[in-house]
Order: sequence, then C-alpha cells, then structure tokens
Amino acid sequence: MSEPTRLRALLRDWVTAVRTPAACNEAPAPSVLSIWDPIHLGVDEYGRAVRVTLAYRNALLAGEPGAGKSVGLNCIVGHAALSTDCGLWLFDGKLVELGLWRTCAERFVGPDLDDAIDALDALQTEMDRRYDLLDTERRRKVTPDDATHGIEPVVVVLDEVAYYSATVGTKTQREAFSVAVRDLVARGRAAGIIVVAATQRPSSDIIPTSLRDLFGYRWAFRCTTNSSSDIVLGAGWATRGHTAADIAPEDKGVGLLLAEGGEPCRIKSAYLSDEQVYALADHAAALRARDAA
Ligand SMILES: Nc1ncnc2c1ncn2[C@@H]1O[C@H](COP(=O)(O)OP(=O)(O)OP(=O)(O)O)[C@@H](O)[C@H]1O
Repeated sequence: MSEPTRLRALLRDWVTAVRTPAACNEAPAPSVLSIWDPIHLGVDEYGRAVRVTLAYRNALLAGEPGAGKSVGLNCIVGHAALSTDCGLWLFDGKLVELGLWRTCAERFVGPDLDDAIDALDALQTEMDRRYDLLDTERRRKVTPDDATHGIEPVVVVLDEVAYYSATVGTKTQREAFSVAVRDLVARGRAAGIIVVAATQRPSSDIIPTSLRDLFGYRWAFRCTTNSSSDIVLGAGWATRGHTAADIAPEDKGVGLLLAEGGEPCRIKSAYLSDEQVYALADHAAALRARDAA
C-alpha cells in the first residue's frame, strides 16, 4: 500500500473508532476530530468501546513501569492532536514519550524544570484571563462557541509528573511546579484548561488525596499493591474488589478506569505503534499548520 493510501486508511480507522456507529453510517469520515467529541480509549471486558469526553474534566493515569500508561496516553494525545479546535501543551521530562507528538504541540517542555514552571505560569495567566472574561460576560464556563473569539480548550499533558514534582531541581522549584499543577487541575476545567497527568509512582507523596480527588477520570494500570491502586482510584475500591494489583504483569495495557460517579471498569487500551503515532502526528501537524495559516 502506498504511503498516502496507508495514512488515509489509518485515519479512517481511527476516526471510525472514535465516532458512534450511527454517525459512522451517516457521514463520510471527517479528516479532523474535535476535543468536544468523546475520546476512544479502548475496549471493556465485553468488547465494547470505551469513550470519555475530556472537556471540563481532568485525567490521571498511573501504574507501575511498563504497565501501559504511555500507550493509553497516546490515545488521548492522538485525539487531542487531531482536534484542531484545541491547543496542545506537552510536558515530558524523558523527551521520547510525548516527543513523538512534538510537531503538533503549541508548547513542548522537556527536562528543564524552570521551563516547566514558566509554561505553567503562562497557563495560569491564560486561565485567569479567561475567568475575567467569563465574569464580565456573566458566564460560568467556556463553550465551543468561544472558538469564534479565539478561546479554545488547551489540553495539558504531563508525562511522569513525578519527574518535575519530586526528582529534579530544588525543593522550592518542585513546590512551585506542584502548586501550579494543583491550581490548574483545581480551577482550569471551566476555563477550558484540561490536565492529563501520568505517573509510574502511585504513592501518596506524588498523588496526594486532595490532588487525586480533583481528577474526574482515574485510570489505574497494573499496581504492585492494593494501597497503590487505591491511591489512584480512591480509598476503599480495593476492599470492594476493584484493584489494579489483580492485573497480571503480562496484561499490558489493561487498567481500571474510574469515571466520575461510576465504578471502576476494567479496560484494555487501544494500541498505536510508533509508526502509527508518527503518521498521525505528521498529519495532525499539517492540519494545524493549515489552520494557523
Ligand atoms: N494496549 C496495549 N496493547 C498491546 N500492547 C501494549 C498495550 N499497552 C502497552 N503495551 C505493551 O507494553 C509496553 C509498555 O507499555 P508503555 O510504554 O505504555 O508502559 P508505561 O506504563 O508507559 O511504562 P513506563 O512507565 O516505563 O514509561 C509497550 O511497549 C507495548 O509493547
């Protein structure tokens, strides 16, 4: 198959996966997605598609190294990248996980903690500007209509949040980073700032309860203990039979997804190979460049 044909087929499959079956039958596959659309994450134990709407929500992904967080994160970042109605800010201390999507990012932050804090400051400033505007217009939250005057959702993805909050830099810098993240997670949703954070350290120093509870979606990949699973999902789920410690080490990509108000649901994330990620990232970058022109 030629490269353009292969890319078209890949995009068609991707868009088909995230659209409802009814919509798929009705319309030709569009070339772009919207951040207001549900995001396809994978399938549940019955083979049903699992989709979540990220607008007005935040998401936390955590689990032991190699459990499948980056693959799960790619589903979210891929959808956001192809959604030209949102900005994409990527933070990746390792560079190589989210780096594949770098060409689609409005801002890409690598291992420099000062740069990370600077980027979070800019997001806080934008959040405050939006709240001033909403206040002036006597509204509670941004909507898709705000795109007409340049206010679009911003998806902020932090891969290995512990790298910035607990590993590099000085104590003061790490605290500044953590305070800014907490503020964005706590206040950002109505202003269209969506935070997606991932960590391979599901411990209470990295994910304190007060922060964890602000995430509407919590996706626990395999954890080593019931208590680390509860740190991701919330206290008490393990004793009620929902623990990511039960996931077998060989079940890569399997995790428990807790969506607001529900019970944790066991799902297997959709899988994008690096080759597919690059193809999607190139296409998304071209769409974004076209829109920006
Ligand atoms: N949904 C999936 N389907 C098939 N294989 C998967 C899936 N998810 C993960 N894997 C396999 O598991 C490997 C590790 O996954 P991934 O890199 O996402 O783990 P991780 O939790 O991000 O690890 P780390 O914390 O070390 O970065 C992948 O390279 C892939 O081979």
